[in-house]
Amino acid sequence: MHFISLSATTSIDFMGKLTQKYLFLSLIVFCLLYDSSDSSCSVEQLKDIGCKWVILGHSERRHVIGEDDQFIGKKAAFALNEGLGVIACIGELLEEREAGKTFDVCFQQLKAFADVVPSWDNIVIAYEPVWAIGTGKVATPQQAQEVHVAVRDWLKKNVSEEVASKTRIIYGGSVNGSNCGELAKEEDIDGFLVGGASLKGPEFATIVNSVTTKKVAA
Ligand SMILES: O=C(CO)COP(=O)(O)O
Repeated sequence: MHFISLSATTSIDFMGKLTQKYLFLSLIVFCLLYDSSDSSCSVEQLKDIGCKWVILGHSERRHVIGEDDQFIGKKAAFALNEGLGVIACIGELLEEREAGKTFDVCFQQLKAFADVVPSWDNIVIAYEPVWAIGTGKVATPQQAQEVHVAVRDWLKKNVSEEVASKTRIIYGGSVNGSNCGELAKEEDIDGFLVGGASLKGPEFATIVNSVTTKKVAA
């Protein structure tokens, strides 16, 4: 049985690297809740309700449910082969950051996807430092940008230059209406994966506009 877990998260991302002029904004709202519970449903059920994207490797699946890199990679390959897009989450725990292991952890999680996915066309990478998710403690723009650049560089060296430039890398973890503007200014932050703030209409609109404004200004 293959299960893809759903999240209540909302994702905003856009293409900027490929066509600087063309603005693409997508809003993905997943209908089922209980991200950290074991409520899962099959790919067939997801497609049946019109779902186009799944979030895989979210920290709650990794650290609460106990899914490992290889299992998450297999789910990603399965979802892609079934025609779903994948938001591939990576990110370090606080103790891993403090031990200077942020890049190692992210690259290892990334490799588990890269080893098995048939193509990168329908993958968005979400960098979500675990210590920033739902804590109100957002990564600084510099901290996030540093990891996003490293991820792009990893893709360049280990997958291809084309995939590195085309793949959208979005940031998640306590993004809100006040911090989105500075984060969105960073060159390699292509959008956001938003949890709590997506439930607040006007604030969510501010986050959407922060990415839109960035590219319009560019
Ligand atoms: O987990 C998240 C998105 O998947 C982020 O949640 P918050 O925006 O509430 O920190």
